[in-house]
Amino acid sequence: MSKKVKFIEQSEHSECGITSVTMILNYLDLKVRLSDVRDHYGVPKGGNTLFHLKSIFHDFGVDSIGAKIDNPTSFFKENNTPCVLFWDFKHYVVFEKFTGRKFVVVDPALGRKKYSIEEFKQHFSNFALLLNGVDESIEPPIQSKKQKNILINILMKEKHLVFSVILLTVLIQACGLGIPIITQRAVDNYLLVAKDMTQSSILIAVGFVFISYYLMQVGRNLIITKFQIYFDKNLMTGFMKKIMSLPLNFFVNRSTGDLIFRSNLTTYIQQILSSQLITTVIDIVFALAYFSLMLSYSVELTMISLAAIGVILTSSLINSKAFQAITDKEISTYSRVHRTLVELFEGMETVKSIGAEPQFYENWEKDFKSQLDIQKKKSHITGWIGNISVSMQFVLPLLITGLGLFGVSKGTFSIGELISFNTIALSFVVPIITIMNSYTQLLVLRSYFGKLSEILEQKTITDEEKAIEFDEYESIELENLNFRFSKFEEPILKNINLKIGKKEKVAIVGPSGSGKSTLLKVLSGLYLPTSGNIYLNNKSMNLVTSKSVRKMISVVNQNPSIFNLSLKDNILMNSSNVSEDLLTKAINDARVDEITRMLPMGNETLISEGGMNLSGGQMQRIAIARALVKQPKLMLMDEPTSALDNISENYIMNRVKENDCPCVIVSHRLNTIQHFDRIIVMNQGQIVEDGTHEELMDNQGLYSYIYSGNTNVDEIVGEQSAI
Ligand SMILES: Nc1ncnc2c1ncn2[C@@H]1O[C@H](COP(=O)(O)OP(=O)(O)OP(=O)(O)O)[C@@H](O)[C@H]1O
Repeated sequence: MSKKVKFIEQSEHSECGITSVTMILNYLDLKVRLSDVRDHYGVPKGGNTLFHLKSIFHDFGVDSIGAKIDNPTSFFKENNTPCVLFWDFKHYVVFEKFTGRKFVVVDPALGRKKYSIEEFKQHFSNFALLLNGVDESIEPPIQSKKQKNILINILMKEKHLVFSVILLTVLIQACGLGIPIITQRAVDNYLLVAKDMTQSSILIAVGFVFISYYLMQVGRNLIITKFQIYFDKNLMTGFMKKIMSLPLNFFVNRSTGDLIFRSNLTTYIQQILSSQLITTVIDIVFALAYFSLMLSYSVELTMISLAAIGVILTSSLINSKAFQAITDKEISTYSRVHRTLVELFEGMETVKSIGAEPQFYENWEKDFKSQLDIQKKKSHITGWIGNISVSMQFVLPLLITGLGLFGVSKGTFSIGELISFNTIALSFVVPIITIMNSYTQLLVLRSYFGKLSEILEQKTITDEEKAIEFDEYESIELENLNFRFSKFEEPILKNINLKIGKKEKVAIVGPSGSGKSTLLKVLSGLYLPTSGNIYLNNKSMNLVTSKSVRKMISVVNQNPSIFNLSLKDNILMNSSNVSEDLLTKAINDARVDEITRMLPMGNETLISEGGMNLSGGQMQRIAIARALVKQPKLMLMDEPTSALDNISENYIMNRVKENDCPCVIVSHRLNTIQHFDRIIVMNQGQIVEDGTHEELMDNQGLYSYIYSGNTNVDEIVGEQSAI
């Protein structure tokens, strides 16, 4: 059987290229994880070109060549080995093989798919990246560490729970083992039983067995529930802690739907684990015990039973494999449906205003249909394959009794032994089926866990690894700083050198897309620089605890989020011990008092989720009040007043200017920042001017050009280089 390309699902919209490359690298036994490739190379906003993919291959010592293929049928007949294909003029997939009638393609978005020659030709965009060979002497740029077994870690922390479940299950199973033996003894010695025991003593004995068995089952269920809650808490809290400690870079290109979907997987994992995994271990032991017992009764009948069990095993194995393949597909479709829904709900206003409902409906319907198809396929698999074992189990007693009667007539064994053998054989089948089911579930678990551990294993730097805390602000400095999202893209910030001292009021201006917001995010520590240094009070920012950074720096984002809390709580977020006077001052300085007066319950009024019951300008004012109330040592504001009227804007900006706190404001409204101590002009990721309004006007550079109302920035860009 030829080696298969293992499917890896892309997590972000534009990473089909690096996902395809990762699949091929793993196929070539250059084991590497997608998350590591993403961290190393980044994902450019428009995705990767074939040239990018070729250079990743090159780094790993894989020689590849781009080729135009006009006749795929004859080409792939000759070159039937995996390669990367350009697909639908916008996507990358992995070609696995050509069977002569079908093309097998592993699509990072959809999984393994077979296409007829016609279908393949419709999708294939005639360009491919073919592999020429691997130079094994080249050291791979990334060494993916072996996945830590997070599951085992969690299980080991609560050993006694796991042990109790195992013990009780063993006892319960032992009862199951004892009953057939007692039955056999009773049937074969029924005359003695009738003589020695009364009916009421039998009833008492049975009652005793009933109560013990019942209590053990209840105990086991209670412990399993405790274990489930413990496990869920551990996995989920681990997940949430990780999410909270991840840098902003992690979230920028990820879909909310996908993240929500992944967080929900913890529940499925917990269910599978607690219901299946522990009992599987015990089932294996008991299957062996039952098997030896069967052999001790009759080798012949055991062999007959084994033939039947062989059928059950084979069908279960096929069932498991088919199930796992379908589960991988199911996960990716569920996550896509989720993504579409979250995008729709989050962007409902835009969707409605541009009338994009049909497009969203169509996307949702497409994914939903494939979700239904998968469910249908799943029940077909269970129906056709899964029921073989059920039916075999059904006829097994008939088979054993029918053939066993010959043994009884020959005197090889007694009726009691036959009855007892029947019970044991049936008991033997139960753990065998559970083991097979668990195997299916474990394969599913692997798929689920893969999705989750991608997040759980992200590298984060916690405050424990940092030592410095500051109470006062001296300066913040960027030194030779570069920032980019992907190795294949031009840096978004290029060689930035900037120092902002005490009490300085600095404005950042420049054309759209010049990197102003990114610069602010780097200054605030939200984005980690690709290279270069950031110093806070002359100490590397890497050494300052994030708690201290957040306490010292207040940030007002371009699109601030308002949460489903009261107006007051929205302002006080993460600020403790705020006096009423301070709160009132922040509310007045940011002109939130005007909003308060309009609300039925004033500051205590509950704001709807996402600030739906507020205007854009009102949300900005709340965000400014939120920043002011913290009494920061440095304020970073990204177009904080873009949605405000001129009167409110002037009022708020004057309050900010009067405030002793140094601040950096990104603004497009040049008239409001004229009186700032410094104006920094950015263009194409570089600082091109730095000075006061008057100096910059005299300079006759980009600032004076924009200030004078010119719109064609390109005219002046060529003439001005970075400072
Ligand atoms: N998540 C991202 N992935 C890749 N590129 C990005 C991402 N976010 C922003 N960029 C790119 O970074 C560049 C700088 O963006 P930034 O938001 O910093 O510009 P800006 O000067 O603040 O623009 P504006 O004035 O329009 O707000 C832009 O070219 C933008 O396309």
